[in-house]
Amino acid sequence: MPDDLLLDAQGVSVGYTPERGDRILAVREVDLRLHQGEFVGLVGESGCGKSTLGFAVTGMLLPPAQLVGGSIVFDGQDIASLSGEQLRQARQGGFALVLQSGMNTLNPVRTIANHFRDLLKAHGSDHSTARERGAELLRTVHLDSDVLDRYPHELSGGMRQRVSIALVLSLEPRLIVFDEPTTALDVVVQAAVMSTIKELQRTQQFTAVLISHDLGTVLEATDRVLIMYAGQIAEDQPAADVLTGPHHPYTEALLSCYADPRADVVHLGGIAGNPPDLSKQIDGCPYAPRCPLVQDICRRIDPPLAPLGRGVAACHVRAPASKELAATAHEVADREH
Ligand SMILES: Nc1ncnc2c1ncn2[C@@H]1O[C@H](COP(=O)(O)OP(=O)(O)OP(=O)(O)O)[C@@H](O)[C@H]1O
Repeated sequence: MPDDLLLDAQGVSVGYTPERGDRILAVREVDLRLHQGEFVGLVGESGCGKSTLGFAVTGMLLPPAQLVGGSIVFDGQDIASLSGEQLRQARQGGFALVLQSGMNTLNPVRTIANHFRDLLKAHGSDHSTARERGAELLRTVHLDSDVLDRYPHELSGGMRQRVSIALVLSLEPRLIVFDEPTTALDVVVQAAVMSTIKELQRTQQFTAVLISHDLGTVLEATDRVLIMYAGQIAEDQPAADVLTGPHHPYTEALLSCYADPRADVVHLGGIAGNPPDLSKQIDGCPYAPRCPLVQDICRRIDPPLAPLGRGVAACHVRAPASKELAATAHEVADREH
């Protein structure tokens, strides 16, 4: 692994096998490489597999989810091969964690000080100084240390989310996946919590992934944005480029769903149709049935990610390399029949 490569996930596929019904292939052969200190956004419509991918690359998948393909190497260690206990140990002081909405994850009958103690104890860390450590971490998320003696219900939503972030930081992870960390908060509190997350990432230099439906928030906070569609990465570009020149038609459609509140006239787009059923086989580009640029080839062959702009995109129409590759594959298929 090159020095600054922290996570190297290749060909990751994750399935959910329900007791009844077909298996849902929620993540489909995704490659994800994260470098030290990078802040990456993961955006896409509800159900496209963002959270599942976040859980997979942090070794936190729980049944009925199952890693059905690919490899996940974190700092040189293959995490798919670790047992539950080994994963728990690896998580302390270096591994990765998913932080979801803290609103519901705190225990209502434990004080915040006890949350710090319980977490450090559960991960085999020295918990005798949990109170001091908790106070210090609360300060980094801009909370007063008197919060330690309060119960979750005595705190506002924004304060609870700040406590959750401080708890995650107590394990000193090198990768944090923030899964919709501000969704349940009002917009003013959302902005304040996001600003704290950005500040912490910048000052502490951990690697971060921000999962969100909200492309605007992601573009503002992150360095690189991955656009996910139907369990795959449709586009991967520097955040600065997504706004000025998206390449994938799906990214363009997502951008059209956001309005600039300062604009004189606001035209809000939408995306007609629905994403494909992930329990079925998908032939061709998964976005083809909704794509305004669709061509014959798109319905036949799933486009690979190909260089486009300063990143990559999976589009036969926009990425000439991908188009050539797909055309060649198509000719070969024709000759064989
Ligand atoms: N426990 C589960 N059992 C069966 N299917 C599941 C389960 N969890 C998720 N799925 C399915 O996996 C797919 C991906 O879900 P996932 O939650 O990863 O998407 P997401 O992009 O994070 O969505 P959202 O933004 O709504 O959280 C969806 O089709 C979902 O219905």
